[in-house]
Amino acid sequence: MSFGMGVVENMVNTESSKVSSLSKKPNVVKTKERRNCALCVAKNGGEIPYNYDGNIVYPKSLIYECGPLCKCPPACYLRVTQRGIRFKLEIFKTESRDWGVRSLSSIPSGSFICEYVGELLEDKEAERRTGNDEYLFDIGNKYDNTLAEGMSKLMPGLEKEKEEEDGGETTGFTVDAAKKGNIGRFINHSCSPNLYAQNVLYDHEDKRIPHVMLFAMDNIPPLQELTYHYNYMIDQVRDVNGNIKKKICYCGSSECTGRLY
Ligand SMILES: C[S@@+](CC[C@H](N)C(=O)[O-])C[C@H]1O[C@@H](n2cnc3c(N)ncnc32)[C@H](O)[C@@H]1O
Repeated sequence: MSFGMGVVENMVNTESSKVSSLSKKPNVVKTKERRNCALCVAKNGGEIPYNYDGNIVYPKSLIYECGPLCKCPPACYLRVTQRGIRFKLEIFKTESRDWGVRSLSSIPSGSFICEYVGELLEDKEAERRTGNDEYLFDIGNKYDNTLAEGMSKLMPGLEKEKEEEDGGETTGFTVDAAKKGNIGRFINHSCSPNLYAQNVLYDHEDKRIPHVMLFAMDNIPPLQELTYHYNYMIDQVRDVNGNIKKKICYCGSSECTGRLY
């Protein structure tokens, strides 16, 4: 399903015309509303990446949602992840991976699950936390390539987007959920995951520090563990002494590669 510019115009117009027919006077702000939403749609390549149920239909390297400067209502189709968690999620004890997360109800494919929340660190600081790296999530530009490649593997048919030049920008960022976080910190890795991580911007414009939003990539039945692919590179994770660290993967998938890193 495709959403063009016209759909957004209609969507905002529908809201505006209701108000307009009640107030019976021109509304300058409404024109601005339309323009703002159209700008947000343009930033997404002219499409709304979500359907009317708020499920993602166009995974992208980066999704722009409407933000605080847009005058559209909270129900705008370009405000999904910022509305927060919709499903009743449960933290449960797994057999071999300590705590994990599952949903009490079924989840339709493309649904937003939760954000990976934590302390925002520059990579240099994250590297200093080498001995305590269980909850680190590498984000931003450096992550985009891996994300896009991962998504195209997981979602055949997804067009790889043209990467934007970032003018040699090298600062990378990491989210550390070790001390501060939400339920996202308990979601385990699987080699056959049912979630994937999507970069989203809505409350600022800095592409180096997008929100990391987890979405369902399948219809997920109730009580099935929620997992995403951590995308570690094998033999690239090192301890404080520079030695290669190895961690066995216990995801239990028939496609398991045997190691997390
Ligand atoms: C972000 S935490 C996930 C939640 C964690 N299970 C807990 O109880 O807090 C990541 C850590 O969970 C464990 N883990 C996650 N997925 C795993 C897997 N497939 N196999 C083995 N350990 C896993 C590893 O220790 C990993 O460093």
